Amino acid sequence: MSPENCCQGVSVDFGNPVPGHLNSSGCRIGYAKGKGRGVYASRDLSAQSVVEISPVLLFAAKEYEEHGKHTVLDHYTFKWRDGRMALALGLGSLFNHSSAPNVSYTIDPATESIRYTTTRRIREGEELCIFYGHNLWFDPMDSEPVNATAEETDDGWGGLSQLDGDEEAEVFYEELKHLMDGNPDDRIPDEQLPFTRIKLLPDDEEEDELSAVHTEPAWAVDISDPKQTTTMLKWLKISGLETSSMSHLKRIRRTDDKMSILLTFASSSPDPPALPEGASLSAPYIVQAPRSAALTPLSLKHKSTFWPTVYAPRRKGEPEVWSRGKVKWACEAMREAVREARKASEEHGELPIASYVPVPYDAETREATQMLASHGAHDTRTSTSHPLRHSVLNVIRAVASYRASEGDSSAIASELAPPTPGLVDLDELATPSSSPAPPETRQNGSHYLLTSLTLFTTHEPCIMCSMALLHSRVKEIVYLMPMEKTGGCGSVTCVPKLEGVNHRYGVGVWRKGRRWMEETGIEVDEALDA
Ligand SMILES: C[S@@+](CC[C@H](N)C(=O)[O-])C[C@H]1O[C@@H](n2cnc3c(N)ncnc32)[C@H](O)[C@@H]1O
Repeated sequence: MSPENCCQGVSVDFGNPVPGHLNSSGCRIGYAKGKGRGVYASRDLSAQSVVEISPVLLFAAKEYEEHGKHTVLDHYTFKWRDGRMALALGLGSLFNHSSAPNVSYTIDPATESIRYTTTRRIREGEELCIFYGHNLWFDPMDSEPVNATAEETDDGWGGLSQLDGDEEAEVFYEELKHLMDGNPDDRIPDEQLPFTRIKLLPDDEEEDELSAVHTEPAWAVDISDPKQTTTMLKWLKISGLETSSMSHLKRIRRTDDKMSILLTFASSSPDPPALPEGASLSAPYIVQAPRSAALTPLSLKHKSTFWPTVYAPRRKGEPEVWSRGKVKWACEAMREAVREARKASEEHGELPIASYVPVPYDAETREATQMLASHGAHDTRTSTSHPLRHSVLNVIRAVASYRASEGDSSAIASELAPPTPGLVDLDELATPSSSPAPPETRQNGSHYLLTSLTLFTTHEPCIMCSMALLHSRVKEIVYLMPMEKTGGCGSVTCVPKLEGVNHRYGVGVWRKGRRWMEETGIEVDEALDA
């Protein structure tokens, strides 16, 4: 009898009776050959579906040691966080083990329960398995593949709906072929790029508004004797008051009746700065100084009414022109990120989120960065039980280690090692996709940042990762899927656009990202921090 045969009260598989189950989230109990009972999908389930919340029964460690351990319970119990032993009620105890699980679980001590969530799309009839760990007390058997039914083989769509995720990813890649085929030096207009760019700086018109001038308090001092100006400027250079954040401001302000010198921003020196001994100067006072250079002549006029400002007509962050060759490079990099995300979920039971930093497209950047190997990393929160192992942080760490190392691959591996040995496969955490460069071409420890590099990622980074990207000094990122409830690069907020940040990185959003994501089965719960 096939596993599909299931009546209302009792289902019978391979001759063994198993109880029916009223679980409305798409699970049924079935008989898993060689494993006893197991949990099966009673319909197609999408990735990130919560399929079961099981309350647990807790046993004191002593009680378990003396009694439970010597009974059949020993096949079902596991260690709770506080040292007690737990038995999952409901379906929880019936999930069998797989080394490539399709369900992950989280323990909720507050409600003494366990929540089971699918890590990828699951077809009707497929067994739902969790990962028990590396020390098994039985000889594990792998899940049997789901057989295609007659209807599945002819879907009326030329088989398109039956493509597995890899093939579907290829279909989307193929759709981009028209952009990639041709002279690699052709210039591709912005509106034809496979992604749209988020505007980080205000429009020229906005910049021209007086009300758009952002200022912050700064210390200034009046100079009564113009002869003191040169001495004061020399002193300022060695005083430690000058910072790079003042580079868009002139030091001296001349008005009809006096001359003043800008000392420093009040954020760097909350108290009035000490002045050189013997100088006959008045006490420092606060002025409002513009936060950025003037981009237009009108804005120069507005900003200079506060404090003389530098005119920088070439807009910082002005989008660069992309060639056809570079577009192909981006499509390939995004395809790698998608592949890594699918691998994460299908082979490792992790969330299907991944990031990829390719070798730079142009020769000058490759030369300058000595970044000669691409790096990919997926989310490893599940296997490490570590809340910060997001794919973006993992890949930043991988690239930083690569660039900081002196060609010693073991240094990279040890930097990436999780706190508890054995929890993460290092090869999976960060996989250089091309063979390591010879030692003489590897970086020398000074370039551990992601300066000048582009990072491709499947999901919009959360606010924490968006901030980490800022610290990493990455040049730009491109993501497939906006995360409307959690994203820090355009959805909830846009970290590189915030006032006062000391680095801005470009942000691109893939035009057909959502479709690509859904078809390849790497969508995640919209409330998740990616
Ligand atoms: C928590 S129970 C799972 C439900 C169990 N199959 C049942 O019928 O009650 C754990 C037991 O299931 C069996 N089991 C789980 N995963 C297995 C696998 N991959 N291969 C073989 N046996 C498995 C082992 O006997 C193990 O002790």
